[in-house]
Amino acid sequence: MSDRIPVLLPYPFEGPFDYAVPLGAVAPPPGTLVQVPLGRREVLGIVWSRGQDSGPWPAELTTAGARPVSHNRLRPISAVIDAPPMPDDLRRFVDWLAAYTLTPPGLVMAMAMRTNAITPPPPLAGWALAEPWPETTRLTAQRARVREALAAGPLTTRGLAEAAGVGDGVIRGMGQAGLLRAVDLSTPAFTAPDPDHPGPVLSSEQRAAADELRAVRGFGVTLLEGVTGSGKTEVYFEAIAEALRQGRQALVLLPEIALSAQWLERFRQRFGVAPTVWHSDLGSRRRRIAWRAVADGSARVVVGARSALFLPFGELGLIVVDEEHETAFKQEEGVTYHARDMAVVRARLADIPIVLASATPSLETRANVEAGRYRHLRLARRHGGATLPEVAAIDMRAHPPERGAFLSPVLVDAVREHLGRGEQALLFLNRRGYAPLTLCRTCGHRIECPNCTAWLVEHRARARLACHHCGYSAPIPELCPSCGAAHSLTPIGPGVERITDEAAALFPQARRLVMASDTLVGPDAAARAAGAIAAREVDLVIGTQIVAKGWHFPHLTLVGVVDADLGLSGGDLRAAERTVQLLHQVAGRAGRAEAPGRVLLQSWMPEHPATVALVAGDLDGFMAREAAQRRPGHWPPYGRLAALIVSADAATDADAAARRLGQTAPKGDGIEVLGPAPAPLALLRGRHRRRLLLRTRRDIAVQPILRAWLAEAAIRGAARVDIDVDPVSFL
Ligand SMILES: Nc1ncnc2c1ncn2[C@@H]1O[C@H](COP(=O)(O)OP(=O)(O)OP(=O)(O)O)[C@@H](O)[C@H]1O
Ligand SMILES: [Zn+2]
Repeated sequence: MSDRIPVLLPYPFEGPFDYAVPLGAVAPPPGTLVQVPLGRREVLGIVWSRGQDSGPWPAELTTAGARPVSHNRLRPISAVIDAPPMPDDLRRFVDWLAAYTLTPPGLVMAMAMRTNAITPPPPLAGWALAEPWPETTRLTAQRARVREALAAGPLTTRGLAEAAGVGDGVIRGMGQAGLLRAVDLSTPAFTAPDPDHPGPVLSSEQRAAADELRAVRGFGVTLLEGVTGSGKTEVYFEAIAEALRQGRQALVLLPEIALSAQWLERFRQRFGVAPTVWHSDLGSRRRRIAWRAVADGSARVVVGARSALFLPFGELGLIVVDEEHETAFKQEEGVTYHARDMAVVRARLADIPIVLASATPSLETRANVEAGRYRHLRLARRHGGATLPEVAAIDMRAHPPERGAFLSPVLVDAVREHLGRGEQALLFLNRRGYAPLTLCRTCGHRIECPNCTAWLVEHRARARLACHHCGYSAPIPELCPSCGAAHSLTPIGPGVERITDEAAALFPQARRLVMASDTLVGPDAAARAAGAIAAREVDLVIGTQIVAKGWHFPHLTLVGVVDADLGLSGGDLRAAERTVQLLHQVAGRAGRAEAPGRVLLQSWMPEHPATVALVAGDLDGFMAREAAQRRPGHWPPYGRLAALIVSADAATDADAAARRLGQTAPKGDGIEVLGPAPAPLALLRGRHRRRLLLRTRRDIAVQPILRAWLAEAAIRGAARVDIDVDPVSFL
């Protein structure tokens, strides 16, 4: 009967459930939000469809549906909800992602449904920047902060006062001066970005790349590779402008939206208004407004974190993934998916172009270029005649730091020299806190997390030891917890906090700023820090990986990498690749304007190929060697990989389940199972973890194999198996 319709519910069922259309009613079309009975409850769901295009994947991977229910037991749909329907290509994307990641489709759909967006928000008074913004106006520091705070979109008076750190009077004053306009925040106040707003004039190299990007019609992936500071953003802005002229929407994915203040400002300069921002920390009101504006088409350009992939675009015409190599695009919790890869899928399902931008493209993307699947555009020069920084290694064996210190005299001299010239310097160490390990000098005890296989990290400013995996923290003990010795606990190794102390002693005159995710909490703090550096209110920046993120600081000329070896060891497949990418990105912060930049890498093993490649600026050569290492063993991207993480409260349960998976492991030509073995984090948040890896040849899909395997192993009870297709982290 045709009035039996599938409804997908936001729960971990295998597929949609069937419901009946009430007598005399018209069957709601696929995508409609409906309310249906489930057991004794009423729940919301979305009318789904069956037998959809499964892309290159076997049909059994699609959500074929739940067990059939005989027609006389079908329960009717309770109500049709008046809300924007879920577009067809988004529903197909949900199915595709669910099948690829082996996730129940309802859980993927839940990310797209956003039930909190269903009812329109009540009216609310707020402020937005005047448009057009009078560029000539000179602002007081307070007013400048207000402007910055509004760069991402309108705020209430209270929200604005908090974000900018000003009193209400400053805001009212700006309103009276015509710098701010009053808006109703309950209705989407999105002004369409103007593709023909006068933006920067592109160089001929940039222009050529932009022209090629603009010419792409229909599905097509382009890698936009450009050296750091080459103006990749300005180039893909032209592709966005083209999409806008075609009457389409555009989506830009950034790895960390909280660190994108400069990006937002540049968007505003190019298009005259701010884009619509989307990320998981948006307040519920902003989230609701943004979601509805995307659905009704008033939001034309969305910039967001990976979850923006699930927004209900009706007219999506372009996707850009900036810093495509970033591992932050991989969601590790809940539904595990790689937003870059899934963005390509979404673009294919919508038949639109997608741009992947990076100065350090991933091996995955490079392999796709080589295989002819992706186009490749290159920007070889920095914008405005700036040159690439000169990179050198400091051999720490020859130039060791003083006892108890971590900065080599060579680096110290360089910092002094650059600061002396009135330029800025950056000390980079990708480690938060004061010291990564606390050791007892009497008994050798190392203080570990009670819940994880990990050392506790000392955070001296907070006087605590903390676990960076589970969040456990405790005061720094007076006595060794193992032998009871007093004055025996010693911090081993540096974190940024310790480097900051060392720098304070060495360069007491320098105005210092620490940039780490736990010292700069939230987008406003990061934006203020970036503003302070750009305004030369800071001489020396000490930071973790957040300083590597696309910042443009024209007066920064020296980058000192405190530990270039960090990250190179360890069994991770991509350890070397990731380290080279990160350090190259950090190095790329130096010398982006007139004054030339210099990068010094402190290393105890400067002969390591990663360090050699960084010094030589030979990323291509390094990646070619990585490729040569991975190809023979069918490691990604030359083969497929899935991780199975078995976890249980009791080690014996985890072992039993892991053994069972080992016994039932699939066999066959081009199929290999590694493990079971204890996961590197054998204990995480109190759960014992074991790991197996399934590796197949590239032409063999892992999903059907995994399904059959899990069905046969039938792990139940105390142990849980989490599947991670295309794992990025090997912890
Ligand atoms: N044609 C142009 N006219 C004016 N300014 C430009 C132009 N192209 C680039 N810029 C400026 O140069 C700086 C570097 O550009 P951008 O940040 O896009 O480089 P990038 O390639 O993304 O670098 P990275 O990979 O290091 O993030 C920015 O401040 C940008 O506004
Ligand atoms: Zn822990």
